[in-house]
Amino acid sequence: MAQSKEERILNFVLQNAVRGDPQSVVDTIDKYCSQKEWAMNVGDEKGLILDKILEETKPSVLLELGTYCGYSAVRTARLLKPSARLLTIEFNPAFAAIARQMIEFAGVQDKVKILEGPSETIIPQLKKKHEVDTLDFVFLDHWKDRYLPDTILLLDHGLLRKGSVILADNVICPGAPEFIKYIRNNNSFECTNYPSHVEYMKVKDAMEKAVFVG
Ligand SMILES: O=C(NCCCCc1cc2ccncc2s1)c1cc(-c2ccc(F)cc2)cc(O)c1O
Ligand SMILES: [Mg+2]
Repeated sequence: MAQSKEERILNFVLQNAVRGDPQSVVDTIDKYCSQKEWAMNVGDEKGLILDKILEETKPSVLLELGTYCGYSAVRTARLLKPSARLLTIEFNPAFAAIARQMIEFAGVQDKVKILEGPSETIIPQLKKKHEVDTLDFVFLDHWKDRYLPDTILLLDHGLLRKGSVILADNVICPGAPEFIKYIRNNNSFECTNYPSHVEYMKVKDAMEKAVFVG
């Protein structure tokens, strides 16, 4: 069976990165995806924005929507304190299988749990099935037209608290206009825009940070 792009990315990591070294996994994926095959990882430029916001927030309970190959899960987990936990939701089983192997190779499997399925099904289960009280940090990187409905789901299920940080990728390209319109006009959120570029490209993109102020 012909290999998928995601399998090629994983194999390149298994052959070129250092097992147990999350930074080397991140750098190796960036090297492959900037030189060989583009892929929708948050990437090195927007990754530095993610790093800075994580270091400022110091979250203990995190949710990521859109695992893909596990790049941002590994990038995030490498900065977390030992007791912190990242739940990451992926609906594509093939991507989830790649991400699982990527996360284990990087040695961050104790901090990361992949939840397979659509976000709209899993978010309502977080409290009872996944022992979440509230979320300190949410990274939105899945279907761009799900950013708004899933933010509203998080609110409706009492998963945000004063100070919860939502960070959204791709608010320019591919874009999440309904999410941006809502979140910037909602006084319960304090928003900051971080101009950047689409991963591995010169095309303009941005991340949006929205802090829930209750
Ligand atoms: O679509 C993107 N990302 C979402 C993939 C959707 C996967 C999902 C995960 C999940 C989990 C739970 N429930 C439902 C879902 S749906 C994406 C696309 C581009 C891009 C940029 C320029 C281009 F020319 C072409 C693509 C760049 C990016 O950084 C992206 O993140
Ligand atoms: Mg993205």
